[in-house]
Amino acid sequence: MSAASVLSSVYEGTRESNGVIQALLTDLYQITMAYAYWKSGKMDDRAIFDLFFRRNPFQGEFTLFAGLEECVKLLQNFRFSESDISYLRKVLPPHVEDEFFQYLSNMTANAVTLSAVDEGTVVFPKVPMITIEGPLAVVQLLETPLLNLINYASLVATNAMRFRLAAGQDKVLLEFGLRRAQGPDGGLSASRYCYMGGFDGTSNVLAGKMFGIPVKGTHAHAFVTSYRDLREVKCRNLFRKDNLEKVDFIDLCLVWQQKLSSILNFLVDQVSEGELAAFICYAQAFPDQMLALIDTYDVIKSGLPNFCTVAMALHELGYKPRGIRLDSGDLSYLSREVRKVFKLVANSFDVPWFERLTIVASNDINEDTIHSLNTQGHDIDCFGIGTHLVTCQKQPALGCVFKLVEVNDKPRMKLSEDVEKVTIPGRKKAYRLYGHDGTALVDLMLQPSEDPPSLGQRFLCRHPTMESKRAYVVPAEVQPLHHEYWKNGEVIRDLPNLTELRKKASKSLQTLRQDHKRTLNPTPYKVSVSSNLYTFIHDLWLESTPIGELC
Ligand SMILES: Nc1ncnc2c1ncn2[C@@H]1O[C@H](COP(=O)(O)OP(=O)(O)OP(=O)(O)O)[C@@H](O)[C@H]1O
Ligand SMILES: O=P(O)(O)OC[C@H]1O[C@H](OP(=O)(O)OP(=O)(O)O)[C@H](O)[C@@H]1O
Ligand SMILES: O=C(O)c1cccnc1
Ligand SMILES: [Mg+2]
Repeated sequence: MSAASVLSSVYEGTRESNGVIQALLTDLYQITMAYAYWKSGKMDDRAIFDLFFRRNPFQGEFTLFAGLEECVKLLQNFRFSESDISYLRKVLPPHVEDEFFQYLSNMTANAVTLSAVDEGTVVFPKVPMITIEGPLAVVQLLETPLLNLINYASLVATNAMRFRLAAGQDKVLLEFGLRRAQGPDGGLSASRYCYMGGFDGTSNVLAGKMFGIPVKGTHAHAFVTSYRDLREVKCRNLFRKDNLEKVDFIDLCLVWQQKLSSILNFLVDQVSEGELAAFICYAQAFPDQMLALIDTYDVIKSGLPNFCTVAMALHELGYKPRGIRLDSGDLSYLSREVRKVFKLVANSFDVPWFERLTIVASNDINEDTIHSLNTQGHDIDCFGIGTHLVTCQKQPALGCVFKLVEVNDKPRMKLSEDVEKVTIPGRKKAYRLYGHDGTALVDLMLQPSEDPPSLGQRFLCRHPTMESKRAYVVPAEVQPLHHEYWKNGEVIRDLPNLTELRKKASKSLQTLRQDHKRTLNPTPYKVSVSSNLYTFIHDLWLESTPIGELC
């Protein structure tokens, strides 16, 4: 079944950017630091910062890199406007010198170079997703907006990818999260990056318009409960699809209700008349896209019989209904019961397509629910998922950081008691090494002067901090991970559109071994450094660590 079989429309959207993304979307301390850099004459020191995370989210072993296009656009539009400057004059203490505001008002990101992993690539801890080089004060100011743009985008895209892995390729996944998202902007980002992560559509109409995501939907319980009986169906008619003959659709439905009651074994006086009225009105409005929410009163005794009644009446007039949505109860059991009834109708009236009508399920579904439904067995074709997907309830933040690794060609290192938090100093090159079957074996960071591993040759890959952990790798393919996207004030590499990114993400995930992707205790993917880089890190580590004294 295809994504198009749920009520939908597709709009070829433009690639609009988010107006909130601007220079002032930063923490105050970036601006105070910029002033102090400026005062001490350090503002133009050549700095390199790495943006990376330390641990994959959701107890998984992979992360989907998302949000890069917005980062590049931030650099493109990076300016402090006159009104920004007047605001900053009010916020900063009065002694802040006028020339600093002059400096800010002339600031651009034209002297900044941004290199990054391609958006839509699966990435791993410690390997920089983005490396930014440029005047210290400018790059410092970029820390907060860049982290803001990457953290949630990559988190929610990864979450979506995990739902896709759980559901399987043959299910339709719809994002229904706008009402539960973290504000309007969170809702838009969720729709955009869930699509990148493998969802098929969104209920969010503005996201559809802005990003070209297919918009899809069914109807709510309110639509059903708003009708009490058939007298509320103001117009009784529907036109036959082929010859436009006017037919009393209510009468036709009541005929089908009688026919079906003995076959499906339901009592005509037990079904909700209001629900039948609602389905009839929805069918009149969308005769070829009828998808009914059937759990308002009782799925088996009322919702399902009412749906079949209206669906068969539609069929008699030449239309083809779409299916049903379940939004409560045991989704495994109910979906199988619904499918059985669809099969019975299909066989009884020789309408084979009836058996394959779409069953949509929603209601607080999370990744574990889908795994559990898979184990129990179910007949769901499409999952509508909101809260758990967009709020990333299982883990609400990714924890990307932005760390200074070099100033004026001198490496910098942030030490920590926690070995995981020690940064990898200096400019680095990164490669992904692949095996003969196309699976990714290891990510490898090297010093800039080093040659990458040669194809078919053994290369020693070392754990960045643990001495005993190392392995020889013989790569069948060596892929550079970083590319320059922004240099000398220009975008210098193509930014693929959302549909291309979605395909890229799916392909990138396919290069990962199955055991890295499993839900329970996945095998960590190896991230390593060359021997040279290992020695460099550890020498600098020793050099930077004060020697204690015991008295
Ligand atoms: N077969 C199943 N296995 C595991 N989880 C399920 C199964 N069926 C439904 N669920 C999940 O169980 C939870 C049931 O939630 P809840 O008790 O709030 O719903 P409900 O009582 O069915 O619906 P409502 O209160 O809206 O009438 C939901 O999170 C749903 O996704
Ligand atoms: O459950 P989610 O994954 O967030 O998916 C979105 C939910 O939003 C809708 O109803 P809503 O929850 O607003 O009301 P209801 O629970 O009373 O149906 C819909 O029926 C889903 O249940
Ligand atoms: O279209 C739907 O069925 C829908 C949309 C948003 C939230 N819940 C359901
Ligand atoms: Mg709900």
